[in-house]
Amino acid sequence: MAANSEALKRAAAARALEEVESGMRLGLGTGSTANAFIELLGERVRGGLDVRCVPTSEATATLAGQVGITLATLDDLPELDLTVDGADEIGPDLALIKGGGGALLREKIVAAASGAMVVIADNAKLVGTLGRFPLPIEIVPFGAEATRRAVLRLAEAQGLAGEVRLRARDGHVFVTDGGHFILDAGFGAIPDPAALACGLAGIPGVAEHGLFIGLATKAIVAGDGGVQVLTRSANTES
Ligand SMILES: O=C(CO)[C@H](O)[C@H](O)COP(=O)(O)O
Repeated sequence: MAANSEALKRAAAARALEEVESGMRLGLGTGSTANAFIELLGERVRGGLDVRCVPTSEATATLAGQVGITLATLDDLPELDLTVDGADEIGPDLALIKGGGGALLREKIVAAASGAMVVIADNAKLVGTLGRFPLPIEIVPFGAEATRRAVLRLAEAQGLAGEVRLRARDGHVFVTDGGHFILDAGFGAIPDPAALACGLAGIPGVAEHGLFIGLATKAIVAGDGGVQVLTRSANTES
């Protein structure tokens, strides 16, 4: 099963490589599926493909450097042609939940600076309604508990319920590359992601949330039956 999942991630990553042209400025996502893309891209770069890439995390920067990809900062390249990234869930109209790997803030900044965002995933990530995966919310450490309670109040006001937990790893609070904490909000089904996104954006202390709405332009999803390419309907605002 796990081996199959790896093969599916690689199949989606390989199809995404077809979107890349020489001379492009690329955003590189974070996570195991993005890593599959980075490794394949590295092979092409070593073969002569000319791209300049902005990583969305320190982990991605390390891997990209190891496979020979030329890196730049978003300040060097403030406008990108294409970002390729994974997701934790892909819902209707390519609304996403991201941040399982804790890189959502940089991922969203990079995606928003890109002309296109291609999401790559295996088909286990496709959902009819977002929310099975706990929603990551990146928060400023100062006043973390007050921010957590504000998130709970917002959820209640929107008819959502569930635990909102401070993410920990190995007995320590998880700290993002930007020095923030992550709340994982297990609300279950999120019927109105746009309303929740809007509410979260209004809470002081929330640095960013993992709802990516109107950012992904295409999803490349691999399943046992092959690779499907989904595009966002034209009426979804970016
Ligand atoms: O949002 C992310 C990191 O912040 C990842 O894209 C997401 O967690 C998917 O990871 P994976 O490809 O390992 O399943």
